[in-house]
Amino acid sequence: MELSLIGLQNAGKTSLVNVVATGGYSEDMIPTVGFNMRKVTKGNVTIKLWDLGGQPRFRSMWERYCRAVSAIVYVVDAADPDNLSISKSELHDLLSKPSLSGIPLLVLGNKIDKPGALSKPALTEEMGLKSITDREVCCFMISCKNSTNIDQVIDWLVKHSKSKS
Ligand SMILES: Nc1nc2c(ncn2[C@@H]2O[C@H](COP(=O)(O)OP(=O)(O)OP(=O)(O)O)[C@@H](O)[C@H]2O)c(=O)[nH]1
Ligand SMILES: [Mg+2]
Repeated sequence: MELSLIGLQNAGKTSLVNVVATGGYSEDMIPTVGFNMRKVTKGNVTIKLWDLGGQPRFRSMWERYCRAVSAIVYVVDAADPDNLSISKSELHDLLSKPSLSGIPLLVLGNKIDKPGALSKPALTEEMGLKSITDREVCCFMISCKNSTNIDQVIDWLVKHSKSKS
């Protein structure tokens, strides 16, 4: 199966790939330029992950990398209130593309180890997730730093790869 990881710069997409693939975490990350592809094997499932750059200049290519995927994973920095409204509008913009209709969405509120991180109901509200009714939507609150709820993420990914193939 193929998955795309989307979200604003600094949300923690590359950190998530690392933690899912190897369990490793680093404070010292280089912003993703363009995209990276990583294959991760969990049990008997191999997942091809497209890890996209989140800076404004890379956002126009998000759609292209989401067209063929089994699910879209959208990562949000839950401890960065200043960027939530941009994150919300970028998400809703992406989902409005006809080419992506019906593709399941997993929204991850990351960095819950930080003080002041939003709760799941608050993030659901701020991101307008209840208004998305044309596809399956799921939301987990995670910390790549502390590996919180990463096993739930992996379970979701594996489940969605099985239902597709
Ligand atoms: N406290 C905390 N920091 C995190 C967590 N996850 C990622 N970070 C930090 O957030 C910063 C950005 O992480 P990246 O994984 O590079 O973010 P990205 O979404 O890939 O960014 P782009 O590639 O520019 O789109 C790094 O300094 C990470 O160490 C987390 O769960 N908790
Ligand atoms: Mg990155």
